[in-house]
Amino acid sequence: MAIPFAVYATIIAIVILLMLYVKYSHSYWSKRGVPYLEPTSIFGNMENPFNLKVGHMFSFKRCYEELKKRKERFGGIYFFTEPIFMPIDPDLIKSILTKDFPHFHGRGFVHNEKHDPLAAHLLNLEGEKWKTMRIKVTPTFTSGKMKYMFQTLLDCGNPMIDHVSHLCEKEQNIDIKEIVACYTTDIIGSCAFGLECNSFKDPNAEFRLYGRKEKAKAEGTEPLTIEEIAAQAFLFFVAGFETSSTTITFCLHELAFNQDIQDKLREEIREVYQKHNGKLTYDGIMEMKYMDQVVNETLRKYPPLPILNRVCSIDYKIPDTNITLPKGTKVVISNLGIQTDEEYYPDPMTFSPERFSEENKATRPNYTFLPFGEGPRVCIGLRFGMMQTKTALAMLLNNFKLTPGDNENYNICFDPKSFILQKKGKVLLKAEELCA
Ligand code: HEM
Repeated sequence: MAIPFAVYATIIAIVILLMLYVKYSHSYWSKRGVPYLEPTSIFGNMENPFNLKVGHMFSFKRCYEELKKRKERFGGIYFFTEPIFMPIDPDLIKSILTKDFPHFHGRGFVHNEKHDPLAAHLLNLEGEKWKTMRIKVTPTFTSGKMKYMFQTLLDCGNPMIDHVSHLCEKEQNIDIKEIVACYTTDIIGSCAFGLECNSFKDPNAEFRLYGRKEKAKAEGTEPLTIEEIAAQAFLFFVAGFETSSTTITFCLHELAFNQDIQDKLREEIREVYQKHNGKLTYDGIMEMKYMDQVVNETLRKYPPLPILNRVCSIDYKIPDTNITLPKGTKVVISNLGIQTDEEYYPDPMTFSPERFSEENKATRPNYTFLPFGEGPRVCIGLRFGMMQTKTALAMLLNNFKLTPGDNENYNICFDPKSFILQKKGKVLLKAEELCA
């Protein structure tokens, strides 16, 4: 049967309207006199979402590099048809994240509290609601509470050591990514939900299965309601589990390929164990200076959240310009771009913890190391994330020498679909048990 002319005409009209809409949307920055990157397709400056090769996080990094090459302080880009403002200059980044925070207190993540009460968590909330919740949740992460939770970290670390020890006997490649995910799942389960999850004894434990499923999708004194508690605990599970587990995994990957750094770190760990009567303590972890450098270098090269998001909530005049960003403008800061910028980190793909010695840190401008964000919305779990990462590394390296697994490549192929930076597939290492 012949297709009527009217159907053809409608299809052609829709395509033309769509093209006009894209063209109109992509003229946003030029109309405002903002330096911008020419969109390369209907997907703006992003990759074709139906054929992702490196992922959007690397598209943002590329935009950062392009604007930097042009010596711009900032620039406009397009996420599909949506205009995005990208600051490049660290002073402007500081203004957005900290100095002029009242203009940028939200992230612009759309959520519907009524239909999805679990979405009413810190990451999504804005304005007064966010401020109130932040004040209520902050006391969870004091150093006193941190010390109290430290025993849980050890309790969850011991089954991990037993498990790796068992695999060592069989001399097989071990999937460190899965092992570390079990460790962080058990910690979040214990600390946020008061549950003993047993991911090592039972790899199909409900909590671990839930973690895998998550991965697949991607007023002051008033007490918290049960819905609010549930939403924050849910966020801690999502934000705290994947970010820390990916950090530990990348760090072990680098240490397996950099035996000199691994040995130096083990030496420090063992000295501190000895000083504290052969035990791993909270104070001992805090004393490990080289450990701090190694973890920071990991977070530099592999920031688990490779971009920071903000939305402009009050019109904002960009300092030292006549340009005003209207309310509603989305802002993306590419911390992956900044942290691999040659100007701040020469030879950026080399893993070198020396970059984080006190002397070297002092040579860099502020706001060029942002793995936890900055300003009033900085990661609330920063200390907890660092603590669980360092505890796992200290326990593993005190007991095992780690080397790359069979056919494991140094250069990592990242999962292009994940908004958290992580390796596609397994991370295989070999472990050899060491004498105490
Ligand atoms: C290595 C581990 C971690 C990394 C790299 C990390 C990174 C980040 C980053 C980049 C942000 C956004 C900051 C910004 O927009 O300026 C953030 C926010 C947040 N993180 Fe983390 N995070 C880690 C661990 C954790 C843990 C363990 C928890 C909780 C148990 C946690 C809870 C949160 C929460 C609640 C927010 C939202 C804060 C707010 O909007 O007020 N994070 N994190």
